[in-house]
Amino acid sequence: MIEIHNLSKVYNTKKGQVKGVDDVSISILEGEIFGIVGYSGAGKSSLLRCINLLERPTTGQITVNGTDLTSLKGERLRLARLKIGMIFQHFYLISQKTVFENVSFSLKAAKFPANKMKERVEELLEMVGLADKRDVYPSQLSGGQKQRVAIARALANNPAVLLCDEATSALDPTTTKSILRLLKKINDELNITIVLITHEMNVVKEICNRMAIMQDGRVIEQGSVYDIFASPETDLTKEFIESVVSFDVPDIILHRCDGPIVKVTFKGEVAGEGVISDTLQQFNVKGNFLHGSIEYIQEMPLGIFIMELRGQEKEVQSALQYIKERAAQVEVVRDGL
Ligand SMILES: Nc1ncnc2c1ncn2[C@@H]1O[C@H](COP(=O)(O)OP(=O)(O)OP(=O)(O)O)[C@@H](O)[C@H]1O
Repeated sequence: MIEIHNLSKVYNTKKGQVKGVDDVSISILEGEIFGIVGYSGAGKSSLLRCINLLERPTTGQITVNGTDLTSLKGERLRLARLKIGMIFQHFYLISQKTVFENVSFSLKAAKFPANKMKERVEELLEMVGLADKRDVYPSQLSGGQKQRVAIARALANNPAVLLCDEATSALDPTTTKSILRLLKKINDELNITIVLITHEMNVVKEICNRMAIMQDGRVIEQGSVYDIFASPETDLTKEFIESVVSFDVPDIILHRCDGPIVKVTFKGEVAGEGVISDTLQQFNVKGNFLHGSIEYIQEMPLGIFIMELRGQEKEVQSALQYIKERAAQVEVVRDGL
């Protein structure tokens, strides 16, 4: 659906060249919600703006639905861009225009038939849950409502793709959830491919199917959100995951443990608790649970438990081996003292 090939974006500044995006390649599938995560300055906005050519890539290629956007100019580029909607952190509504006029503005720009305008705007406002706000000005709306207007405007010309630039970063957690639910509904009902950039891992965990992590302009890890949460490879990815799923065991608790401490990860339908209780029954070891949770990512369970295993070394090793054969992953966090 969206193919990003060896894309780089270099900015020429007074202090010299700055590489915003450095040789990035990503394939985004039709109908998926793809998240791009990174700290400030990682290159997320530069990459997103290259997808609809708001920024022209310095090198590389962007293909959307088989059309190489980088080869287009003028009217052909403008028409291709109509099929790529975009929303922003700060909404960018026109303050002198009502909600209705903000949405119809997009349709007028695309020469939408005037006699069908009212019906189309009302349909869009219904979709985003703002049918009763059509004659209100943006200053009379909450942040979440403003973002809903921006979403209606972005969907006006039936785009195939919706780009979201930190769309929930200015919103409180409850409003964030409601906007994410709306994006998911749009994705499900209209089959629009969504690409979102964010520095908040909970946003990705909530609605994305796949994701990429960016640092210094480069993609350092990409894959399904579930697999990345289950087996992060880089320290930065681990850091992002720990911002939503923390497995820190306080030092004072660790000092009280003298057996090996293991982190056991169970994926999907494997019943983690069952494997652990079997282990404790079959071997002469005691399990001291220090931390545990089952996260649901795309409605699939991911169980992570941290526990101390106590007993004679041979028994502990056999128990560990038994768990390893049944769990997705076992990591010895600390050897026995
Ligand atoms: N128009 C520009 N001119 C010069 N340098 C730029 C420009 N836009 C971005 N950069 C630089 O490119 C790098 C990537 O910035 P970018 O805004 O894409 O990152 P980001 O991950 O989106 O961060 P943020 O969330 O803070 O916007 C940074 O070093 C930034 O200073």
